[in-house]
Amino acid sequence: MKVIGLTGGIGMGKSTAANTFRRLRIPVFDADAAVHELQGKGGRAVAPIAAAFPGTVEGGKVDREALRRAVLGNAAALKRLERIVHPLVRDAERRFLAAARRRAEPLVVLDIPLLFETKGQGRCDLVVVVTAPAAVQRWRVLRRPGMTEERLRYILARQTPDREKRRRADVVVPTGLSRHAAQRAIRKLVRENRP
Ligand SMILES: CC(C)(COP(=O)(O)OP(=O)(O)OC[C@H]1O[C@@H](n2cnc3c(N)ncnc32)[C@H](O)[C@@H]1O)[C@@H](O)C(=O)NCCC(=O)NCCS
Ligand SMILES: Nc1ncnc2c1ncn2[C@@H]1O[C@H](COP(=O)(O)OP(=O)(O)OP(=O)(O)O)[C@@H](O)[C@H]1O
Repeated sequence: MKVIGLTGGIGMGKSTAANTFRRLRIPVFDADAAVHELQGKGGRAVAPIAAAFPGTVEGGKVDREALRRAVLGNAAALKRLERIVHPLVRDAERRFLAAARRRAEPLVVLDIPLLFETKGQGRCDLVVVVTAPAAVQRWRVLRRPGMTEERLRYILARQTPDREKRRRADVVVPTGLSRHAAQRAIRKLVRENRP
């Protein structure tokens, strides 16, 4: 089974690329969705987060807005949160890979925003980085409700820079040109890697 790692900075087009893979019937592990599940009702991260960040759990699930406020601008707090969440995401990823192997899937995708930051590239046979010019990225992200210049700056400062990601990629998929160009690049990739 071949494992493709899919990553890219905020707003670069990971989710859109992941959907293109899904349409080609490639199973995709979505690390962000895993975090949401872990922090949702009955999720395994709820109790440890309640203990580490008092006041951020409400009605049995994490209030992400409150948690964001608790870690925003506080590097030590963010580290503490990552030490709770990342091992649990890793666990969910392992289960996803095991299930895919049992089904004898030839190709799977791990959609992980922090792939390089968490040294996940070693678990992938091929790393795909989605990218767009910085101005396009800014425009896409600042359109989102609740996003501010300050939040964006803070997030970007915590992510491996785009040019470094591109340098470390096996395949770079540009998403700033057109949807069609990005989809074509992904279809080609699947053709070349699915037996
Ligand atoms: C801090 C939290 C509660 C904020 O939630 P919120 O819904 O407001 O934002 P969201 O998760 O959509 O993140 C917004 C952007 O910040 C980026 N981001 C989130 N966490 C991190 C991080 N630890 N380091 C760098 N960038 C991050 C995301 O990739 C995304 O582009 C949430 O991001 C969280 O629980 N983060 C810790 C877990 C983590 O590392 N997640 C990253 C993906 S595995
Ligand atoms: N190839 C493309 N061509 C044009 N627009 C695109 C393309 N890919 C993504 N977009 C647009 O860019 C925006 C961000 O895309 P997407 O949500 O896929 O990014 P993301 O990397 O998953 O973001 P985040 O890091 O915040 O989770 C969306 O509005 C999407 O419609």
